[in-house]
Amino acid sequence: MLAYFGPQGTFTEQAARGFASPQQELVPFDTVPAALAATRRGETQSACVPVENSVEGAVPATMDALTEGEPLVAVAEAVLPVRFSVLVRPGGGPVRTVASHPHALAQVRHWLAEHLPEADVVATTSTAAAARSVLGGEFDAAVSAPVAVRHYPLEVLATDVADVRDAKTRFLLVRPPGELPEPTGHDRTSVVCTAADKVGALSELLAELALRGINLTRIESRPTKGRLGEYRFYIDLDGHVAEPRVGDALAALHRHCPQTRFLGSYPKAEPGGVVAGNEEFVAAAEWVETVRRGHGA
Ligand SMILES: O=C(O)C(=O)C[C@]1(C(=O)O)C=C[C@@H](O)C=C1
Repeated sequence: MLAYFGPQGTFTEQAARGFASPQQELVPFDTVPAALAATRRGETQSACVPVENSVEGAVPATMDALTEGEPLVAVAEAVLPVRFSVLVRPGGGPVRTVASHPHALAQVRHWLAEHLPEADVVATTSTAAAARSVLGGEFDAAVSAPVAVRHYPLEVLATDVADVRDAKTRFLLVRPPGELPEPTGHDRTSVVCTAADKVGALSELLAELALRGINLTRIESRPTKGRLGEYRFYIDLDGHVAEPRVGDALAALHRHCPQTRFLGSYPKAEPGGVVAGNEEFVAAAEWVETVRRGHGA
Protein backbone atom coordinates (compact mmCIF):
# COMPACT_ATOMS: atom_id res chain seq x y z
CA MET A 1 0.00 0.00 0.00
CA LEU A 2 1.12 3.54 -0.71
CA ALA A 3 -0.06 6.43 1.51
CA TYR A 4 -0.51 9.85 -0.05
CA PHE A 5 -1.49 13.34 0.99
CA GLY A 6 -5.16 13.34 0.00
CA PRO A 7 -8.09 13.18 -0.09
CA GLN A 8 -8.65 11.83 -3.61
CA GLY A 9 -8.04 14.38 -6.33
CA THR A 10 -4.90 16.12 -4.97
CA PHE A 11 -1.83 16.82 -7.06
CA THR A 12 -0.07 14.46 -4.67
CA GLU A 13 -2.39 11.64 -5.74
CA GLN A 14 -1.30 12.20 -9.34
CA ALA A 15 2.35 11.97 -8.29
CA ALA A 16 1.58 8.85 -6.20
CA ARG A 17 -0.04 7.16 -9.24
CA GLY A 18 3.21 7.68 -11.11
CA PHE A 19 5.16 5.95 -8.32
CA ALA A 20 2.75 3.06 -7.64
CA SER A 21 3.16 -0.39 -9.13
CA PRO A 22 0.07 -1.63 -11.05
CA GLN A 23 -1.32 -3.72 -8.16
CA GLN A 24 -0.42 -1.31 -5.38
CA GLU A 25 -3.32 0.16 -3.41
CA LEU A 26 -3.24 3.94 -2.83
CA VAL A 27 -4.51 5.17 0.53
CA PRO A 28 -5.35 8.87 1.05
CA PHE A 29 -4.63 10.74 4.29
CA ASP A 30 -5.88 14.24 5.01
CA THR A 31 -2.49 15.57 6.18
CA VAL A 32 1.17 15.01 5.34
CA PRO A 33 2.05 13.91 8.93
CA ALA A 34 -0.80 11.37 8.85
CA ALA A 35 0.46 9.84 5.56
CA LEU A 36 4.00 9.63 6.97
CA ALA A 37 2.78 8.22 10.29
CA ALA A 38 0.99 5.36 8.48
CA THR A 39 4.28 4.46 6.80
CA ARG A 40 6.19 4.71 10.09
CA ARG A 41 3.68 2.33 11.68
CA GLY A 42 4.18 -0.09 8.79
CA GLU A 43 0.56 0.18 7.62
CA THR A 44 1.75 1.28 4.20
CA GLN A 45 5.06 0.48 2.49
CA SER A 46 5.67 4.05 1.41
CA ALA A 47 4.20 7.56 1.33
CA CYS A 48 4.03 10.24 -1.34
CA VAL A 49 4.22 13.85 -0.11
CA PRO A 50 4.81 17.29 -1.70
CA VAL A 51 8.15 18.85 -0.81
CA GLU A 52 8.59 22.09 -2.77
CA ASN A 53 6.86 24.30 -5.30
CA SER A 54 8.64 26.50 -7.83
CA VAL A 55 6.51 29.54 -6.88
CA GLU A 56 5.77 29.20 -3.18
CA GLY A 57 8.83 27.26 -2.04
CA ALA A 58 9.08 24.53 0.55
CA VAL A 59 6.16 22.68 2.10
CA PRO A 60 6.89 23.19 5.82
CA ALA A 61 4.55 20.38 6.92
CA THR A 62 6.64 17.89 4.96
CA MET A 63 9.98 19.24 6.17
CA ASP A 64 8.92 19.11 9.81
CA ALA A 65 7.29 15.71 9.55
CA LEU A 66 10.38 14.18 7.90
CA THR A 67 12.62 15.47 10.68
CA GLU A 68 10.48 14.62 13.67
CA GLY A 69 9.73 10.98 14.51
CA GLU A 70 11.27 7.79 13.18
CA PRO A 71 13.52 8.27 10.14
CA LEU A 72 12.09 7.90 6.65
CA VAL A 73 14.15 8.15 3.48
CA ALA A 74 13.21 9.31 0.01
CA VAL A 75 13.69 6.70 -2.73
CA ALA A 76 12.20 8.62 -5.67
CA GLU A 77 11.03 12.07 -6.69
CA ALA A 78 8.53 13.37 -9.22
CA VAL A 79 8.00 16.85 -10.61
CA LEU A 80 4.52 17.77 -11.86
CA PRO A 81 3.35 20.89 -13.70
CA VAL A 82 0.83 22.78 -11.57
CA ARG A 83 -2.20 24.51 -13.10
CA PHE A 84 -5.50 24.83 -11.35
CA SER A 85 -9.20 24.57 -12.05
CA VAL A 86 -11.71 26.65 -10.11
CA LEU A 87 -14.65 24.43 -9.16
CA VAL A 88 -18.13 25.45 -8.03
CA ARG A 89 -21.41 23.65 -7.25
CA PRO A 90 -23.52 23.16 -10.38
CA GLY A 91 -26.07 25.96 -10.50
CA GLY A 92 -24.50 27.53 -7.40
CA GLY A 93 -24.97 31.24 -6.74
CA PRO A 94 -22.37 34.00 -6.40
CA VAL A 95 -18.89 33.07 -5.19
CA ARG A 96 -18.47 34.62 -1.72
CA THR A 97 -15.82 32.21 -0.46
CA VAL A 98 -12.99 30.49 -2.29
CA ALA A 99 -10.94 27.77 -0.62
CA SER A 100 -7.72 25.87 -1.24
CA HIS A 101 -4.37 24.74 0.12
CA PRO A 102 -2.21 27.78 1.06
CA HIS A 103 0.36 26.84 -1.62
CA ALA A 104 -2.35 26.77 -4.27
CA LEU A 105 -3.84 30.10 -3.10
CA ALA A 106 -0.40 31.70 -3.31
CA GLN A 107 -0.12 30.55 -6.93
CA VAL A 108 -3.43 32.12 -8.03
CA ARG A 109 -3.40 35.33 -5.96
CA HIS A 110 -3.51 37.64 -9.00
CA TRP A 111 -6.16 35.58 -10.75
CA LEU A 112 -8.39 35.74 -7.66
CA ALA A 113 -7.86 39.49 -7.29
CA GLU A 114 -8.89 39.97 -10.91
CA HIS A 115 -11.75 37.47 -11.24
CA LEU A 116 -13.18 37.02 -7.74
CA PRO A 117 -12.16 40.24 -5.93
CA GLU A 118 -15.10 40.14 -3.50
CA ALA A 119 -14.58 36.53 -2.38
CA ASP A 120 -13.14 35.68 1.03
CA VAL A 121 -10.13 33.40 0.66
CA VAL A 122 -10.03 30.41 3.03
CA ALA A 123 -7.18 27.93 3.59
CA THR A 124 -7.97 24.20 3.60
CA THR A 125 -5.73 21.19 4.24
CA SER A 126 -5.41 20.44 0.51
CA THR A 127 -6.80 21.45 -2.88
CA ALA A 128 -9.03 18.34 -2.93
CA ALA A 129 -10.27 19.01 0.63
CA ALA A 130 -11.43 22.39 -0.71
CA ALA A 131 -13.38 20.68 -3.52
CA ARG A 132 -14.92 18.28 -0.99
CA SER A 133 -15.97 21.25 1.18
CA VAL A 134 -17.52 23.05 -1.81
CA LEU A 135 -19.54 19.92 -2.54
CA GLY A 136 -20.62 19.86 1.11
CA GLY A 137 -21.78 23.50 0.85
CA GLU A 138 -19.15 24.92 3.22
CA PHE A 139 -17.46 27.15 0.61
CA ASP A 140 -18.55 28.42 -2.81
CA ALA A 141 -15.45 27.73 -4.92
CA ALA A 142 -12.32 25.56 -4.74
CA VAL A 143 -8.95 26.07 -6.40
CA SER A 144 -8.16 22.47 -7.23
CA ALA A 145 -6.14 20.14 -9.38
CA PRO A 146 -7.91 19.65 -12.74
CA VAL A 147 -8.36 15.92 -11.88
CA ALA A 148 -10.50 16.81 -8.83
CA VAL A 149 -13.69 17.05 -10.97
CA ARG A 150 -13.42 13.30 -11.56
CA HIS A 151 -13.95 12.73 -7.85
CA TYR A 152 -16.28 15.57 -6.89
CA PRO A 153 -19.31 16.33 -9.12
CA LEU A 154 -18.63 20.06 -9.44
CA GLU A 155 -18.70 22.50 -12.32
CA VAL A 156 -15.55 24.03 -13.79
CA LEU A 157 -15.76 27.84 -13.50
CA ALA A 158 -12.26 28.36 -14.91
CA THR A 159 -9.43 26.15 -16.00
CA ASP A 160 -5.71 26.54 -16.65
CA VAL A 161 -5.49 29.06 -13.80
CA ALA A 162 -1.97 30.01 -12.67
CA ASP A 163 -0.31 33.36 -12.02
CA VAL A 164 3.03 31.90 -13.06
CA ARG A 165 3.18 29.77 -16.18
CA ASP A 166 5.18 26.54 -15.90
CA ALA A 167 4.88 26.34 -12.11
CA LYS A 168 5.95 22.93 -10.80
CA THR A 169 5.75 20.98 -7.58
CA ARG A 170 8.24 18.33 -6.50
CA PHE A 171 7.05 15.23 -4.64
CA LEU A 172 8.96 12.56 -2.75
CA LEU A 173 8.26 8.87 -2.29
CA VAL A 174 9.54 7.98 1.18
CA ARG A 175 9.77 4.73 3.11
CA PRO A 176 11.51 3.40 6.24
CA PRO A 177 15.30 3.06 5.89
CA GLY A 178 16.30 0.00 3.88
CA GLU A 179 18.12 -0.70 0.68
CA LEU A 180 18.97 2.52 -1.15
CA PRO A 181 18.18 3.07 -4.83
CA GLU A 182 21.19 2.28 -7.05
CA PRO A 183 23.17 5.34 -8.17
CA THR A 184 22.22 6.39 -11.69
CA GLY A 185 24.81 9.15 -12.22
CA HIS A 186 21.96 11.65 -12.05
CA ASP A 187 20.91 11.60 -8.40
CA ARG A 188 19.99 13.92 -5.60
CA THR A 189 20.82 13.52 -1.91
CA SER A 190 18.81 15.16 0.87
CA VAL A 191 19.98 15.73 4.45
CA VAL A 192 18.94 17.87 7.37
CA CYS A 193 21.52 19.30 9.79
CA THR A 194 20.97 21.14 13.05
CA ALA A 195 23.75 23.70 13.00
CA ALA A 196 25.49 24.86 16.15
CA ASP A 197 24.80 28.46 17.23
CA LYS A 198 28.30 29.79 16.47
CA VAL A 199 30.06 32.07 14.05
CA GLY A 200 30.45 30.54 10.60
CA ALA A 201 28.41 27.40 11.36
CA LEU A 202 26.51 27.48 8.06
CA SER A 203 29.49 28.49 5.95
CA GLU A 204 31.42 25.53 7.41
CA LEU A 205 28.74 23.17 6.15
CA LEU A 206 28.61 24.76 2.71
CA ALA A 207 32.41 24.78 2.44
CA GLU A 208 32.42 20.99 2.92
CA LEU A 209 30.31 20.69 -0.23
CA ALA A 210 32.14 23.33 -2.25
CA LEU A 211 35.57 21.83 -1.47
CA ARG A 212 34.45 18.51 -2.91
CA GLY A 213 32.91 20.09 -6.03
CA ILE A 214 29.39 19.15 -4.92
CA ASN A 215 26.56 21.25 -6.30
CA LEU A 216 24.00 22.45 -3.75
CA THR A 217 20.52 22.41 -5.31
CA ARG A 218 18.49 23.69 -2.35
CA ILE A 219 18.94 24.95 1.16
CA GLU A 220 16.07 25.83 3.50
CA SER A 221 16.03 26.63 7.16
CA ARG A 222 13.35 25.78 9.71
CA PRO A 223 13.41 26.53 13.43
CA THR A 224 14.17 23.53 15.64
CA LYS A 225 11.16 24.61 17.76
CA GLY A 226 13.54 24.51 20.73
CA ARG A 227 15.58 27.63 21.44
CA LEU A 228 14.80 30.87 19.60
CA GLY A 229 17.41 31.34 16.89
CA GLU A 230 18.28 27.63 16.60
CA TYR A 231 17.73 26.32 13.06
CA ARG A 232 17.80 23.17 11.01
CA PHE A 233 19.16 23.36 7.48
CA TYR A 234 17.60 21.20 4.80
CA ILE A 235 20.17 20.56 2.13
CA ASP A 236 19.67 18.98 -1.29
CA LEU A 237 22.78 18.27 -3.32
CA ASP A 238 23.70 16.67 -6.61
CA GLY A 239 25.05 13.12 -6.26
CA HIS A 240 24.44 9.82 -4.44
CA VAL A 241 25.73 8.80 -1.01
CA ALA A 242 27.39 5.80 -2.70
CA GLU A 243 29.73 8.22 -4.50
CA PRO A 244 32.94 8.62 -2.47
CA ARG A 245 32.91 12.42 -2.43
CA VAL A 246 29.25 12.61 -1.41
CA GLY A 247 29.78 10.03 1.33
CA ASP A 248 32.84 11.97 2.44
CA ALA A 249 30.88 15.25 2.48
CA LEU A 250 28.06 13.69 4.51
CA ALA A 251 30.62 12.39 7.01
CA ALA A 252 31.98 15.96 7.28
CA LEU A 253 28.47 17.37 7.81
CA HIS A 254 27.96 14.77 10.53
CA ARG A 255 31.22 15.84 12.20
CA HIS A 256 29.94 19.44 12.31
CA CYS A 257 26.36 18.48 13.23
CA PRO A 258 26.08 15.14 15.04
CA GLN A 259 22.30 15.35 14.61
CA THR A 260 22.52 15.20 10.81
CA ARG A 261 19.70 13.09 9.40
CA PHE A 262 19.99 11.40 6.01
CA LEU A 263 16.79 11.91 4.00
CA GLY A 264 17.72 9.83 0.97
CA SER A 265 19.67 9.50 -2.30
CA TYR A 266 17.38 9.03 -5.29
CA PRO A 267 17.30 9.62 -9.05
CA LYS A 268 16.47 13.17 -10.09
CA ALA A 269 13.18 13.60 -11.91
CA GLU A 270 14.43 16.27 -14.28
CA PRO A 271 17.62 16.67 -16.27
CA GLY A 272 20.12 19.32 -15.26
CA GLY A 273 22.38 19.99 -12.32
CA VAL A 274 26.10 19.73 -11.92
CA VAL A 275 27.36 16.20 -11.48
CA ALA A 276 30.89 16.57 -12.83
CA GLY A 277 34.07 15.74 -10.98
CA ASN A 278 33.34 12.38 -9.40
CA GLU A 279 35.94 10.59 -11.52
CA GLU A 280 38.70 12.85 -10.19
CA PHE A 281 37.52 12.17 -6.65
CA VAL A 282 37.57 8.40 -7.21
CA ALA A 283 40.98 8.56 -8.90
CA ALA A 284 42.40 10.63 -6.02
CA ALA A 285 41.02 8.18 -3.43
CA GLU A 286 42.59 5.28 -5.35
CA TRP A 287 45.91 7.13 -5.45
CA VAL A 288 45.82 7.56 -1.64
CA GLU A 289 45.16 3.80 -1.34
CA THR A 290 48.25 3.03 -3.43
CA VAL A 291 50.28 5.39 -1.24
CA ARG A 292 48.97 3.67 1.89
CA ARG A 293 49.95 0.29 0.51
CA GLY A 294 53.42 1.63 -0.23
CA HIS A 295 52.98 1.32 -4.02
CA GLY A 296 52.62 4.97 -4.93
CA ALA A 297 53.97 8.39 -4.18
O1 LIG B 1 -3.36 20.06 -2.21
C1 LIG B 1 -2.86 19.41 -3.12
O2 LIG B 1 -3.45 19.06 -4.15
C2 LIG B 1 -1.46 18.99 -2.97
O3 LIG B 1 -1.08 17.96 -3.50
C3 LIG B 1 -0.52 19.89 -2.21
C4 LIG B 1 0.14 20.98 -3.04
C5 LIG B 1 1.36 21.60 -2.25
O4 LIG B 1 1.64 21.20 -1.12
O5 LIG B 1 2.02 22.47 -2.82
C6 LIG B 1 0.71 20.37 -4.25
C7 LIG B 1 0.80 21.05 -5.40
C8 LIG B 1 0.30 22.42 -5.56
O6 LIG B 1 1.44 23.27 -5.55
C9 LIG B 1 -0.63 22.82 -4.46
C10 LIG B 1 -0.76 22.07 -3.34
